Amino acid sequence: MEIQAADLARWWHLASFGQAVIDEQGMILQVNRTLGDWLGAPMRRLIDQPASELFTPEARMLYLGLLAYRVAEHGEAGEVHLTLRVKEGEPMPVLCSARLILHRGASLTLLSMLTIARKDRLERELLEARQATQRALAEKSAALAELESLHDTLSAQRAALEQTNQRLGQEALSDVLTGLPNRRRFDQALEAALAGPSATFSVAMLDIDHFKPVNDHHGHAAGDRVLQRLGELLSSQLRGDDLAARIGGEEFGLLMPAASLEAATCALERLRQAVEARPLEELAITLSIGVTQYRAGDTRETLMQRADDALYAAKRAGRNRIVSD
Ligand SMILES: Nc1nc2c(ncn2[C@@H]2O[C@H](COP(=O)(O)OP(=O)(O)OP(=O)(O)O)[C@@H](O)[C@H]2O)c(=O)[nH]1
Repeated sequence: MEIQAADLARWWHLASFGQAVIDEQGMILQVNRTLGDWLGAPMRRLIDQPASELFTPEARMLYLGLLAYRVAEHGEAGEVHLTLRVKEGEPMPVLCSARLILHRGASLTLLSMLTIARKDRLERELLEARQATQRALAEKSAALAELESLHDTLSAQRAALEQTNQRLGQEALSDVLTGLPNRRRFDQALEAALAGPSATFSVAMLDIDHFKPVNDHHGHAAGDRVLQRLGELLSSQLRGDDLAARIGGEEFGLLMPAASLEAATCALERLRQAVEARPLEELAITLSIGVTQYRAGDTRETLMQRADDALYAAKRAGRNRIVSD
């Protein structure tokens, strides 16, 4: 098949490239229809216009500074990303190549443009996706930081709560005035001793003699201080595993693990003598003490009852003494 020059001239307009021929002054000599269609302008309106006017102001700099410059220097330039100005439409991104053509003594430039709207859109979408990912990552780390700070606050609150619980627990088992274990703690310790493996332990009840006159003559506050001093004395005089508790009023209970009745009586006698020998708050104080040892079948009640009975026997017998049962 023979192809005529006229055919080629027609096909120049049908090319999927936008094409323009530019003279040495940078003015458009000819454009193909494809380019005219893209720009929404009749071909004749484009002719004799500066080629740089085809592009958006930003792309114009690139066209003149890079593409036109390279063509002038090297005779050709390839794949420069430019943007066409479209009449009443969105600017159109194109990939532009150009080459110098010598024509009848003149140096013309053949400009070919390939639309890259799809590539451009994909790149924009990719950029947007990347920015969205970065935003999501930033939000995630902010959320994580917030979570960590919440976790810290929660841990601190939990620790404070545990401390409060511990304090409350201790307070619930302590006597406020003397700081000694209270009746409830004493009962718990007694139950534990009864449930424990050792069949040898002793329990004592201890009461200040004639305490009422102390209060009556020296005041309730002085009475309180005597109780506090006695509490300190009990703590310092007794063995490490002995438990001294304030049972109520001026009455104290002692649990002496692993102590036979004889050993317990001996220790209590030393305590009685120590109290008798050392005035508390400059007041001479004596103690009456009832002591008993665990017997098979004992319960907390039977043990306490025997110790109590022994205490009252000591009172009846003239006070300032120990009665053992
Ligand atoms: N200051 C003070 N006094 C208390 C406290 N608890 C009880 N008492 C006092 O202890 C005294 C106990 O008196 P009584 O039960 O008559 O016994 P007592 O005077 O010690 O006489 P005997 O026990 O028979 O030797 C009362 O005056 C109570 O008010 C307290 O926490 N502080």
